[in-house]
Amino acid sequence: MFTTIFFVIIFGIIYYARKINKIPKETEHIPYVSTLSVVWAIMRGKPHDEIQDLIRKSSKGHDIFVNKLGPRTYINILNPDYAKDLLMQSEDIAPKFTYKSGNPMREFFGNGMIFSNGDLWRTYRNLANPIFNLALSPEMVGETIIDFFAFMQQNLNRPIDVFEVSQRITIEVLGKLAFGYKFGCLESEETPQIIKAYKFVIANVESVYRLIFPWINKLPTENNRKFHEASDEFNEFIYNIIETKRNEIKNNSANYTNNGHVDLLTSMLELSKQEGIHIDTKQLRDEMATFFVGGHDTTSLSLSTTFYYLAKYPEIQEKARAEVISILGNESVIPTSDQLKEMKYIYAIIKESLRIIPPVPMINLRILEEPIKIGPYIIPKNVLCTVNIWQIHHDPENWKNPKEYNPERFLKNEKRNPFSLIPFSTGPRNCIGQNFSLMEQRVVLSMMLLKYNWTLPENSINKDKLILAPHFLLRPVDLKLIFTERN
Ligand code: HEM
Repeated sequence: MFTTIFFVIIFGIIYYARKINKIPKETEHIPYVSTLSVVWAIMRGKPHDEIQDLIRKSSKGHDIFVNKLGPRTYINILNPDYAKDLLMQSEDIAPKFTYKSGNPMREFFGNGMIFSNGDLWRTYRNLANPIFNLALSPEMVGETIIDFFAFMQQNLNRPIDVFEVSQRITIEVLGKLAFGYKFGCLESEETPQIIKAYKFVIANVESVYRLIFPWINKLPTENNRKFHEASDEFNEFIYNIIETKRNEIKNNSANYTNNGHVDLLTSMLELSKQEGIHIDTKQLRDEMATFFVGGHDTTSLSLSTTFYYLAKYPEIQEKARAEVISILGNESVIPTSDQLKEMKYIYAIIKESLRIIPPVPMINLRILEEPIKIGPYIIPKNVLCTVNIWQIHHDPENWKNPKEYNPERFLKNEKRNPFSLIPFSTGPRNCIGQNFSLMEQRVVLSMMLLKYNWTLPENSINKDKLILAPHFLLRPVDLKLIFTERN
């Protein structure tokens, strides 16, 4: 009896494993690649570049392949033309995949713009667009950097965590842009309580284990209790800001803090009022939570990448500083939009940082509503597709010595595929904050170059290469730099 039950269970498991691992007939014409070794490397916490090297090795030269994870079939795109074929599709044909309720991503971002689809997405993207279409003023970012200089007085001449301080800058800038709010990250060393709560929440939301096994979130553990408390605190903070803004609009006292421009939240509320669009408070919370993450965590990584490479290669730092001095002079000033446009080498540095370490290395999953053609392949309906931006940015066909940090490649008229550099994605679901982030990075970098020199400490664990933790959004591991004031 026992033996029979044992064999029935074993056969059941084998039958189920074969069934879920079977490649659907409609995708049999696309090369199949097993990514089990990649999943295993992610679960063991291997650095992100090693995971990407493993993806390249496992793909055996295929720039599009199918893989299976559980019952789902995935199409992975590693080639710029195929990326274009997917990303330029209309939003209705290749919408974003929606995570099930209970998944930490779904719980945190809700129906915010990054995961919503259809009319909901269109309505809120249109409401947010005007702020991002304005000529965004460098003044607002520059004022934050002046506050940052004061903060740095206590942090000079010793190793400091450059990602942590970059986050302080980008959180303050985002606060002004999104809500007209000052978090106080640059007022003292102590991290404001709301930012501590946010960091705890996001670390759990993007945990690989929680994404793969969402039931972990339901266990009655101490960590989960703290996670729910911190989420409530974060949500309450956002709801309070929404309430304040609604009242300001009702009383005609909207706070025009952003250099005469209104903040994103006020603008969305005012525009919806003018156009008679009902804005649901929960939906607004989801949008603001999305902007909070999208608006600062990505830019702080990109800034950290730039600080790192300029410390590693002092000759690039010197050349960049010389360009800034030739445009702004030697005194610490906030650059104007026209002066930013003149900074060609600074722009090349920022593009090279976004190429070598794209802060969003993989596009969020799309689920096809109808079959589409990607390169020579017909991809059937209901299949999940993703684009690997990192692989496209490291493709030797478009990038000579892709692992080498070389801003000069953007100053030569090298011919390359126009879709070979897509840190902000492309097509209808591209990054709404792209121009804002590029402006912000140019202001921060030019002002920092005028004020400081910076170097890598002798014993840095990042001496040879920048180590990145394998999260949903990339993060440097223990990246410390020493800043000294220029005379
Ligand atoms: C270096 C900085 C940034 C990078 C590399 C970046 C990258 C991206 C990428 C790749 C996407 C597409 C994601 C996907 O389809 O899966 C995206 C979307 C988005 N980003 Fe950014 N982003 C940056 C800065 C910002 C900023 C500053 C904001 C807002 C202030 C922002 C807000 C958003 C939003 C709301 C979306 C969703 C757009 C939609 O689906 O319509 N991002 N970003």
